[in-house]
Amino acid sequence: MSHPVIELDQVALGWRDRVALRDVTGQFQRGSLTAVVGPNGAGKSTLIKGLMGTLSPLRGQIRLTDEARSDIACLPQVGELDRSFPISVYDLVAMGAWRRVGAWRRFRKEEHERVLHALQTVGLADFGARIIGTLSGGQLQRALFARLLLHDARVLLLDEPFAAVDRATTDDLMALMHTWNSEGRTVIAVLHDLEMVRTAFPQTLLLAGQVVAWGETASVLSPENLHLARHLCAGDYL
Ligand SMILES: Nc1ncnc2c1ncn2[C@@H]1O[C@H](COP(=O)(O)OP(=O)(O)OP(=O)(O)O)[C@@H](O)[C@H]1O
Repeated sequence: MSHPVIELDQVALGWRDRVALRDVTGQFQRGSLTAVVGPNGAGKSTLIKGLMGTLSPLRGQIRLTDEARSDIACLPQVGELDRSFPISVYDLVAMGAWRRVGAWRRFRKEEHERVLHALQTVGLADFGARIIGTLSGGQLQRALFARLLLHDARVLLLDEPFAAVDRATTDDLMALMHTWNSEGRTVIAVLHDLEMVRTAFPQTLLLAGQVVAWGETASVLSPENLHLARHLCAGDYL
């Protein structure tokens, strides 16, 4: 049975009059684990921004169920963060609790314990007082995962969660992502490592300025589809 949490109907996304992604139609099912892949400039981050609602469609419609609309969280690309902002790792992670705590209410003991637990889960138990600008790329990525743990959202969007992260950290964070999925959460992750996608992601959406293929990973990542995606992104596909 089909239980879509997000539906796209002929969606075009872009900036001003420039279309980055066009004619996207399809559904993300509740509890699914989907990789979004494609060459550089294919529109993967653009799609994530559209799903988060930070970018409005130029055309078409993105429909989220009430559950998804009120309970969605995103792990942004590390490059989009201002690492010079003088905030501690503890505070970065605690920001994940914002929805429950609100801006001005006191941070209760129970939320404090959640932050400590999240830091421990991602292997940063001793890093709470560190300023984020002093973290390595992999440590910062772990801190962002800890913030997602605090969010406790039903729909999770992750934009290149393993960029510049070593094997051990990737394995730890991948395990966390699988735990979220086994809890029935919907996980959508932008990835570049196709071997990882083949082994760990049942569903894949292959983009190249448009949808090349969307469905079971094994059939989506066929040599023909990958060739077509490269071809579309190499030319002027707009
Ligand atoms: N803020 C912006 N303003 C104008 N154009 C943008 C903006 N952000 C992205 N683009 C353009 O939209 C297109 C898609 O970019 P996007 O970042 O979604 O690609 P991507 O698939 O995530 O690529 P990568 O693998 O390199 O991260 C590109 O041509 C890019 O130059």
